Amino acid sequence: MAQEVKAPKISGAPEFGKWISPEESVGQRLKGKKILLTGTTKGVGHVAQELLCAHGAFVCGSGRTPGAAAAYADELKAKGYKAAGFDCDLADYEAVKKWVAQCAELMGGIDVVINNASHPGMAPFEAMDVETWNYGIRNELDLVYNVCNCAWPYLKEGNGANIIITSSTVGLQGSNSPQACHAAAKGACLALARQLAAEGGPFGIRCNSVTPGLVWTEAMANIPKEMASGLVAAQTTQRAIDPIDIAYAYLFLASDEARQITAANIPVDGGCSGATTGAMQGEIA
Ligand SMILES: NC(=O)C1=CN([C@@H]2O[C@H](COP(=O)(O)OP(=O)(O)OC[C@H]3O[C@@H](n4cnc5c(N)ncnc54)[C@H](O)[C@@H]3O)[C@@H](O)[C@H]2O)C=CC1
Ligand SMILES: C[C@H](CCC(=O)O)[C@H]1CC[C@H]2[C@@H]3[C@H](O)C[C@@H]4CC(=O)CC[C@]4(C)[C@H]3C[C@H](O)[C@]12C
Repeated sequence: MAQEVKAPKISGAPEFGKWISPEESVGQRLKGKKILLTGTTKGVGHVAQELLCAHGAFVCGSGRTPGAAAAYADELKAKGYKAAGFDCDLADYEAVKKWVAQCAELMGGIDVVINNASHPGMAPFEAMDVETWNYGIRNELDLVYNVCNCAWPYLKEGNGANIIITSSTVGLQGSNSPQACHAAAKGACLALARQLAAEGGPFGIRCNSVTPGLVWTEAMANIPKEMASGLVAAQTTQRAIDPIDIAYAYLFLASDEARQITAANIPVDGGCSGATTGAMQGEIA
């Protein structure tokens, strides 16, 4: 429950309102929040749905594998959480419109939208055909537009409304592995997040992005072992990133704790986009 501000009153300062005491916030950081979370059938979205539910939110998920998102939501409901899951191809605007309306009706509105789902079109640039390019843009960028655009009218009515868009370190900097379409789509996601923050401000809608580095999900099976160990070595933390590490960033940004954070990006990449390791490590004599 919200309590009065305990900080000393500064003469002339505005009324800052309520805060939640640390004791009361345990397991309740998203109490009463109605959240749309895309891509809950595996990877980051899977663990994120449980984490957000455990902190008091009602979380509606989605997936492409028939029945998978609903089956997982049933597991969460059996634990006493408020959850639902639906099949929806997020690259299809009309399908998204129905999914968003269905979730809004079930939850009684939408406060938070977390764009987690995506699937890249990968090829070296020289071999990048139009089909692969279009697939990547549809499933990494268009789906974010679809979900945000359909949810916008509900967010305008939301409580502490905000959007999170999942990008990637490759949206910030070029990579020596071939992924031009993935980079272009994830870079556009960052620009879109800042723009939605600007346009959403007057309606009380925040928007932020998250840039994960290499996260230990099933996608790992698609990259060579040496590349994976090289990427971990490039992190100042020198430790593999767990899907829950990305989910914790979603938890914070979605909560009212982040109420003054908008148009921001949180890298969850073990430091690889901000600091140099590898050959630069060691002491200067
Ligand atoms: N795994 C990694 O190393 C990294 C992941 N990311 C980003 O983090 C987010 C989560 O990644 P992962 O958990 O690894 O992904 P994942 O591949 O394990 O899971 C993706 C989820 O998105 C859903 N999905 C994809 N396209 C869809 C569509 N058109 N319609 C409906 N659902 C669709 C899938 O069904 C699945 O539930 C993604 O945005 C990804 O680009 C960013 C950097 C690194
Ligand atoms: C290989 C994965 C795609 C699997 C699939 O086609 O189903 C990639 C999905 C996410 C990629 C990683 C992410 O974008 C962050 C880094 C960006 C880079 O600069 C290169 C390394 C990444 C860890 C990148 C590696 C792979 O391309 C993915 C795991």
